[in-house]
Amino acid sequence: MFRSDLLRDKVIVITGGGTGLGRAIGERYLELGAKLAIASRRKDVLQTAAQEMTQNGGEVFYHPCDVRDPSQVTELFDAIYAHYGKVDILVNNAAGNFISPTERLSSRAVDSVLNIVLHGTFYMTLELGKRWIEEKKSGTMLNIVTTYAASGAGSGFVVPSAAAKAGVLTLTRSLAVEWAKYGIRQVAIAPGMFPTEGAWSRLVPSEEMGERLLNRVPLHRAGNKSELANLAAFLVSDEAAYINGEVVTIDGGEWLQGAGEFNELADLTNEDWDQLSAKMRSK
Ligand SMILES: CCCCCCC/C=C/C(=O)SCCNC(=O)CCNC(=O)[C@H](O)C(C)(C)COP(=O)(O)OP(=O)(O)OC[C@H]1O[C@@H](n2cnc3c(N)ncnc32)[C@H](O)[C@@H]1OP(=O)(O)O
Ligand SMILES: NC(=O)C1=CN([C@@H]2O[C@H](COP(=O)(O)OP(=O)(O)OC[C@H]3O[C@@H](n4cnc5c(N)ncnc54)[C@H](OP(=O)(O)O)[C@@H]3O)[C@@H](O)[C@H]2O)C=CC1
Repeated sequence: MFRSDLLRDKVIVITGGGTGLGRAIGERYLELGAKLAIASRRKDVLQTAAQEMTQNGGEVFYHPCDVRDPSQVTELFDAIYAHYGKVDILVNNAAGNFISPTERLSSRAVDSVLNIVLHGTFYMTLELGKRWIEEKKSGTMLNIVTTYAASGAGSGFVVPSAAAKAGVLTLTRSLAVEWAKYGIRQVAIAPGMFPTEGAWSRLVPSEEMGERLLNRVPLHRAGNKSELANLAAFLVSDEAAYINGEVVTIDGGEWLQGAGEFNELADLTNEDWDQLSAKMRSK
């Protein structure tokens, strides 16, 4: 699909790059010639991922970091600069989320999600942005948000995530304008359903719920990680150099399904339509 050197020698930092979608994006970047730095809280997860991801070659540097802590974020970039000497691209992928009626949340539960998603993304962005501006270096930042942020609708039962991801999207758009003069580009992806252990264990706790969610997708399937990874490769590449401040939704049409007043009529059979049509015409 892409030139095999699309990301050659680009140093790309991915938060949450040891699991799920972050790992899938990283694996694609490696195939396209990038050098990776992955960061998250669990060192053992990062170490195993780095080993497995480099089985066919390539370089993956890993460094534990809790993005909620600005001093750990500074240490992370110090370590990456010491290792690679530069960063070209940042993927803010780390997140926290779980379903719950909002009235059951404690303030610590709210903070746990807001601090990872909104504060963590902001700290990563700010630390690297300052470095790039000081170095007079251009670069690209990709933020992974959600369809309920991109649509502007938000979502019940994941309200801290909805509020935080909306903030991340606003960060993306605001800095796309403010930092364009420094050659810093901002883009975002809003994924729909992409089954991962991290997301499914916290958001889709039963098979029945999974079925129900899948039925909402007009394409009647979940996304493949490779589909998301290819989009993430294009958006950070020089081929997308004129895309700035945009969010690309990749969800099989799911959010539109909920938005169109009559879309649920897709459930009607031909026989249902025959009856309805006859009834309407008889009036
Ligand atoms: C379904 C199809 C897809 C639709 C789109 C979905 C869009 C978004 C998807 C995602 O973001 S998927 C990413 C999912 N991955 C993760 O969340 C990974 C990281 N998550 C975590 O580490 C935890 O889940 C965490 C709770 C977010 C943070 O962990 P931490 O160790 O910092 O916190 P804890 O000390 O465990 O808990 C803090 C606080 O929160 C309360 N809490 C935890 N879980 C729940 C829960 N399920 N319900 C209610 N409250 C919860 C916990 O009790 C603590 O509060 P206090 O008891 O101390 O008051
Ligand atoms: N899967 C899906 O269907 C969808 C996913 N998304 C988004 O995609 C992204 C990836 O999600 P997914 O792969 O499914 O889930 P995962 O749970 O696999 O990914 C979350 C990652 O974030 C890391 N992380 C969590 N907290 C912190 C922290 N405080 N500091 C650093 N790293 C942290 C975790 O690692 P560790 O625990 O080691 O810190 C983990 O690697 C997220 O932004 C999510 O919101 C959006 C829409 C749908």
